[in-house]
Amino acid sequence: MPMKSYVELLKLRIALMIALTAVTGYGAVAETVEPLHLALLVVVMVLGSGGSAVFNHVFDRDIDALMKRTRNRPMVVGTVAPTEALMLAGGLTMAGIVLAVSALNWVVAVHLFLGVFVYAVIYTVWLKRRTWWNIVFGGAAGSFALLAGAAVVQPSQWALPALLAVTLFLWTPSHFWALSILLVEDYRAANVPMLPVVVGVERTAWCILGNSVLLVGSSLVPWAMGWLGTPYLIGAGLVGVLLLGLNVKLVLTPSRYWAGWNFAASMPYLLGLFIAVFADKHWF
Ligand code: HEM
Ligand SMILES: CC(C)=CCC/C(C)=C/CC/C(C)=C/COP(=O)(O)OP(=O)(O)O
Repeated sequence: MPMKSYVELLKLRIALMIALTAVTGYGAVAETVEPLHLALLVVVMVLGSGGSAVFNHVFDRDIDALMKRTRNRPMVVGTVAPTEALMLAGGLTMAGIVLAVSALNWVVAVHLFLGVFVYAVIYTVWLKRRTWWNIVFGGAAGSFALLAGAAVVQPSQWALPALLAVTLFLWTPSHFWALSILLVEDYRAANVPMLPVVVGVERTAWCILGNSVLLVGSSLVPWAMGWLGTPYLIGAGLVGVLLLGLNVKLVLTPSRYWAGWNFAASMPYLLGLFIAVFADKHWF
């Protein structure tokens, strides 16, 4: 299989963001940073995320063939045989879980497995083709990535990671619904009930804004609880205002242009939040 196909099948850019999410969970509870633990955590998360992404490619190859964005993917064009891809998915996932248990701890392995299960089974197999709630619950996969990172340090220290996991859960709809506006015709053609296919673009824009109000509100709870300080409040508040501002623009002008900006901004928002956590815990 060509290397390009591996990168595409593993959705490596997303896997690296998932790993960064786990690193943030680690940074939220670690008093001192252990580079070896961080390296192992990144490897474990890329293996698990990649394994679930490969499974997603195999399972979704029928609908991917119907969408412009995905119809040239390896599983659609036949670069890779489904059995070969499924073996890769299983091998990557098992490698991630075994490494997590042997080099880190079993709680990390459980969160990794749950993240893989939520994405590959709950989202991909069960919800994605059935309901617009698909990505609301599918987003829990990313929350488990953050909890896995925190568990590397101290599995019993779960309060702050749990709050941040809720924020990540609330981040996913704002992240993906903006993209789904751009891709609404693709999803309509593939008969995938993403929110804008079901309720239209304007109502989706309002849903993004409403969800982002909850998202930004939840991001401020760690400060309100006194578990993170002013540096975090400033960072989370700043990226929150920027995201909400873009959400309002999308409500006022529900266009592909503003949907694109909202989707593009969802990653820097999350990155900004992660930096605010690290800055508060380790740099001030
Ligand atoms: C089930 C929940 C999620 C859904 C349905 C979703 C959906 C998507 C889709 C369809 C794309 C475009 C992929 C492409 O065409 O390349 C995307 C891109 C992206 N997603 Fe999400 N996402 C979800 C959760 C997450 C999470 C939890 C993270 C990280 C914490 C994340 C990070 C990213 C990144 C970094 C990109 C851009 C990568 C690229 O351009 O290939 N996503 N997302
Ligand atoms: C702890 C752990 C390993 C968690 C895994 C988290 C994970 C891999 C989340 C992936 C989210 C994502 C990009 C979904 C898109 O699927 P899609 O089928 O809607 O996207 P597509 O149409 O581009 O294939």
